[in-house]
Amino acid sequence: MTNKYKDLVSIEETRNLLEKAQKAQKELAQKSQEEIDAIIKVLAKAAYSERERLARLAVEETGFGNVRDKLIKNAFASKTVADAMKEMKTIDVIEETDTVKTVAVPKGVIAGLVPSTNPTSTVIYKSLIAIKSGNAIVFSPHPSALKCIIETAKVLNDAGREIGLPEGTISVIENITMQATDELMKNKNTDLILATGGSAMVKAAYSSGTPAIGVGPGNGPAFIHGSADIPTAVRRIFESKTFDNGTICASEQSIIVEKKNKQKVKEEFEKLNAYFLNEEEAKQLEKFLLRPDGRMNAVVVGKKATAIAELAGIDVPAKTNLLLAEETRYGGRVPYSREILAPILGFYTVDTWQEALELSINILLMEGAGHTMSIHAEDQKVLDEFSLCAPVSRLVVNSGATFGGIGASTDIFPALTLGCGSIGGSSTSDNVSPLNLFDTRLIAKGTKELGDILEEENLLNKEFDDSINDDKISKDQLIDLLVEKVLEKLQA
Ligand SMILES: CC(=O)SCCNC(=O)CCNC(=O)[C@H](O)C(C)(C)COP(=O)(O)OP(=O)(O)OC[C@H]1O[C@@H](n2cnc3c(N)ncnc32)[C@H](O)[C@@H]1OP(=O)(O)O
Repeated sequence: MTNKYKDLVSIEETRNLLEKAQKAQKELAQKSQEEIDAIIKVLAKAAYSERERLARLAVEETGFGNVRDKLIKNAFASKTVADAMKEMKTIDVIEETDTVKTVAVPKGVIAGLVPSTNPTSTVIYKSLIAIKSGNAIVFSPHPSALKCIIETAKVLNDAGREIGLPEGTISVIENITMQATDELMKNKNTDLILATGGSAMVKAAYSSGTPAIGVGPGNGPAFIHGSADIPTAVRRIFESKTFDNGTICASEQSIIVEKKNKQKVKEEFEKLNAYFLNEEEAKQLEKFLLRPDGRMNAVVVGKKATAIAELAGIDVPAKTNLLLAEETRYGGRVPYSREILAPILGFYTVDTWQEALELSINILLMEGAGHTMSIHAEDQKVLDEFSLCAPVSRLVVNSGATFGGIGASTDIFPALTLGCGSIGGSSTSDNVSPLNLFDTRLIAKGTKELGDILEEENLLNKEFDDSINDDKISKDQLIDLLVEKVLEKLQA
């Protein structure tokens, strides 16, 4: 098929799927909360029972991660997500007081962009949260995970058919091209884009003119403070960073330790078969981490540590399962400070925890702002300072960032799409849940006449006006303040 013809076919397919999805959504919107919940239960059960087969397909097709952990991700995306949504009210009237009734209004048709790193689990998770709020979803699959994504949607659709899920509620663009994804994002039948993937894709989603929830790059730092139980902290980071060979974007990319604890931390990592690269080896590996255009390199993503070492021509013991490189710098051209999604960690040493905080902020502002970082500490003052200053939407405390960020080891919503807030270029900082996938219609009864409002609220009261004026700062003060802010920005 010529490229041009392929593009046309894929655009046509996308338009058809969107039309079907729109019809299906209208039918779905007629269902009650009980009926929707029954559908979710059946879909989650079907995906859960196929968790291993789907995990195998994903690993075989993408070459990323490993079957055991992809199986766990599928179980998490089905069972854990369904359990967490069980009590959520998402259909029709979801709240009611004497004067205000809140009605949930589904977004409609959602465009789901799926990354190659978590393909099957993302399809399960996005389908469940979309349907829980009465939406249909059309998936744009990453081309290198096409088959396993189609198969996951088939498992869900086969199960859904048995319980009255309207045909077309879940679909996948099978002839995927960039033009099809573009069409999906811009088509008038798409009501919301749920974009998980690379920053270019997320940017394209936000520029499409359709409302979007996008997730930018992650892989933040982990700080181990002296007040932490160091062996436990190291074990947690190790388990988190090696899970599915590092493919979860909430996982750590660097560790920061104080000089006085460095030796102890290194020893604990070595006990777990982590390998510290020497300077020469670190430089050798560095060449494989980023592509010439500065994006992360798929050749190392989700691979085993030994395979990565072999690729870079580095001799490591056969049982090695994590590679660490000492680093002092950070920046776009410093691979160990960048998002890599592999069992590789940068290792930074600082003198004080205040320096660790400053370094964490700098790394995150360079890449990963608004995503996730972790801290291992018992000292409340240190925890408080990080809570107030770290530019992240999730600060995971005394837990691996992977499991903490996605809500597996913490009490936040279990999600595989993690909002990064304004600082990360996202429209939400939430762990995306069904609550992000409906609008609300407020049915509000009038309770006051204009006369009552003026009287009760004192809106014409002179004294009140004066008090506002008192608070005002002068024009000169305002200019001084602005100049100060601009200078601060320029110095930074
Ligand atoms: C909670 C979480 O853990 S979510 C984690 C999500 N994060 C990520 O996926 C990180 C960002 N991803 C990436 O950087 C890359 O996808 C990698 C490194 C993982 C894999 O890289 P690669 O396999 O080389 O694939 P890459 O993403 O570059 O895409 C390959 C091609 O498919 C295209 N493509 C990707 N997604 C789509 C899509 N949805 N529709 C159509 N085309 C697509 C790309 O445009 C690219 O085309 P090109 O070769 O013409 O430029």
